[in-house]
Amino acid sequence: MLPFVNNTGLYTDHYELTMAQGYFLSGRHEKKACFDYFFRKAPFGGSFVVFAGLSSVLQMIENFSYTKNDCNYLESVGFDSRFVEYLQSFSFRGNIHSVKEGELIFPNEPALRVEGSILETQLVETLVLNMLNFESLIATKACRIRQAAGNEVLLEFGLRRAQGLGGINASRAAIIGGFDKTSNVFSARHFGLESSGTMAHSWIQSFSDELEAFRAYANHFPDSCTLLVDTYNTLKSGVPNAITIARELREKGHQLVGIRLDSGDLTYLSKKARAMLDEAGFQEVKIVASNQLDETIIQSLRSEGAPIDVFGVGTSIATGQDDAALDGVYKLSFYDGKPSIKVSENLSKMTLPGIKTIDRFVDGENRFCADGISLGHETGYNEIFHPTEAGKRKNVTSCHKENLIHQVMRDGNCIEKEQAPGDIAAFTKSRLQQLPEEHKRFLNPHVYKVGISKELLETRNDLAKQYLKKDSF
Ligand SMILES: Nc1ncnc2c1ncn2[C@@H]1O[C@H](COP(=O)(O)OP(=O)(O)OP(=O)(O)O)[C@@H](O)[C@H]1O
Ligand SMILES: O=P(O)(O)OC[C@H]1O[C@H](OP(=O)(O)OP(=O)(O)O)[C@H](O)[C@@H]1O
Ligand SMILES: O=C(O)c1cccnc1
Repeated sequence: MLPFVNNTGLYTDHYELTMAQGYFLSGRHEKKACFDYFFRKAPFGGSFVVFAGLSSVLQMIENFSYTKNDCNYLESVGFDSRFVEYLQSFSFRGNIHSVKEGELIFPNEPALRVEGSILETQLVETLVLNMLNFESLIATKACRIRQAAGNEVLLEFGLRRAQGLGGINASRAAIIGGFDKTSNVFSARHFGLESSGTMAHSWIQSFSDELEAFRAYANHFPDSCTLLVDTYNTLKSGVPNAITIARELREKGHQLVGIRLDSGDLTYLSKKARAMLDEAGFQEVKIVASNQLDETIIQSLRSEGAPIDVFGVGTSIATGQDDAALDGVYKLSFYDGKPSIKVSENLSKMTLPGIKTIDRFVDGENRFCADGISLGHETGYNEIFHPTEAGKRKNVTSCHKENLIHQVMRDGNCIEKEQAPGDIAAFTKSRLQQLPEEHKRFLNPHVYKVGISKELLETRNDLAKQYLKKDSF
C-alpha cells in the first residue's frame, strides 16, 4: 500500500487546474476524452522499459479528491468559486486500461490509457506521469543491473542518495526490476519487501579497535553478521579480524554470514579475501561489495572473475543514474466522439489518434517478434506498418497474438487486485526471458519492432493531412 495517498487532488500542475476550470466554466467538462501514456526513447541506451508504477497510479487516482481546506486554498489563490465548489464533491469516475505492471514496453506504445470526462482525465495527467515515469525508470535500471549481476544477490542501498521521498517508490521499483532486498525499512514495511543490511564505518569507529567492534556486533547478532572490513586496512586488518570472529562464532555454534568490501579494487580485494577465507576454512562466508556500483562496473567485475556473492547498489539504482528521467508523456487521443491528434512536422513526434490497443506477436518458440498497435475494434489484422518510414511493413500471420491491454479501473474503482512486488518481479523475469538477446545487450541493442495497423496508419495520415494541409503521406 502506497503511503500518503489521501485526497491527492492537489498533486497536480497548476495548468491542469486552470484548464479544468476552463472546461467547467464553458460547460465542456463532461465531454468524453481519452489520453494515452507512452514514452519515446528508452533510457540508458537500452531498447525497452519495465513498466512500473501502475499500482501507485491507481491508488492515487482512487483517492483523487479535495478536502475543504484544499478548496479554500484553491479559492485563495484565485480559482473561481463555482469551480472550487464543484471540486469539493469531485472524484475520478473514469476508466483505465493498461498493460500489466512489470511488462516490457517499447517506444511509442500506449501502455496505459485513461478514459472519462475531459476534466477528470486532464486533472490526473501530472500524477500519472510522475508515478509511471519514475518507477518505470528505476525498474528498468534495476533490470539492467540484474542482467549484469546474473544470479548473484542484489541489495538496494539507495535511500540516502535518492531524490528525497522518491526513495520510497524507488525501493519498490528496484524489487520489480530484479533486486532481492532493500535497506529501506519504510518501503519494506509499506510494500511488503524484505529489508536487510550490514554495518557502517561508524560502528567500527565507535570502538577503540576493529576486532573489538566486530566482536561486539557478532555478540549482538551471532546469526546475521556481515562485517565491514575496509575501515583501516582490508587485507592486513579487516579480513584477518573477520576470520578471528568467524572462528569464535563457529566455536559457539554460529556462522559468520559475510564480509563487506566498500573501497579499493574490488576484483583484487575480493580474490584475496576469498583466498584468505577459504584458506582458513570459511568457504561459506559470503563476500559483499559496494561503492558506486552500476551495471557496467558489475559486468566488468564479473568478467574479471571477482568472487563477489552480493552487490550493494545505492546511488545508481535510486536515482536512475545516468538518465535523470524517463520521457513518458500523456497525450489526448480521443475527444468528444472523434479521434484526436497532435501534429508535428517531425513524423516521429506525431501522436497516434483513437482508442487503441497493443498486441504482442510471439513466435513458435515463445519469443517476442514484434508488437502491433491497432484501433481497439480491429481483430484480424496480420500486417503491421512502420509508423514513420513509408513502405516498411511486417507480416505477422505466422505469430501467435497476445493482447497486452486490460481494464484496471472501472468508473473510478480499481478492479485490479494489488500484486506483491515480488510477484511482479517474477512476471518481469519471465518476460525478459521471452525477449531475444539482441534487444537486451547493453551496447547498441537491436531496435524491437513496433508497428501500427493499416487502419490506424490511414486514420493517422488522414487526420494529419487535415491539419498539415499537404499530401505527403
Ligand atoms: N575491479 C574494478 N573494475 C572496475 N571498477 C571498479 C573495480 N573496483 C572498484 N571499482 C569501482 O571504481 C570506483 C572507485 O572509486 P574511487 O576511486 O573513489 O575508489 P575508492 O576505493 O572509493 O577510493 P577511497 O579509497 O578514496 O574510498 C568505484 O565506482 C568502484 O565501484
Ligand atoms: O556507493 P553507492 O552505490 O551509492 O552505495 C551506497 C553507499 O552508501 C554507503 O556509504 P556511506 O559512506 O554513506 O556509509 P558507510 O559508512 O556505510 O560506508 C555504503 O557503504 C555504500 O558505499
Ligand atoms: O546495510 C548496508 O551495508 C548499507 C545500507 C545503506 C547504505 N549502504 C550500506
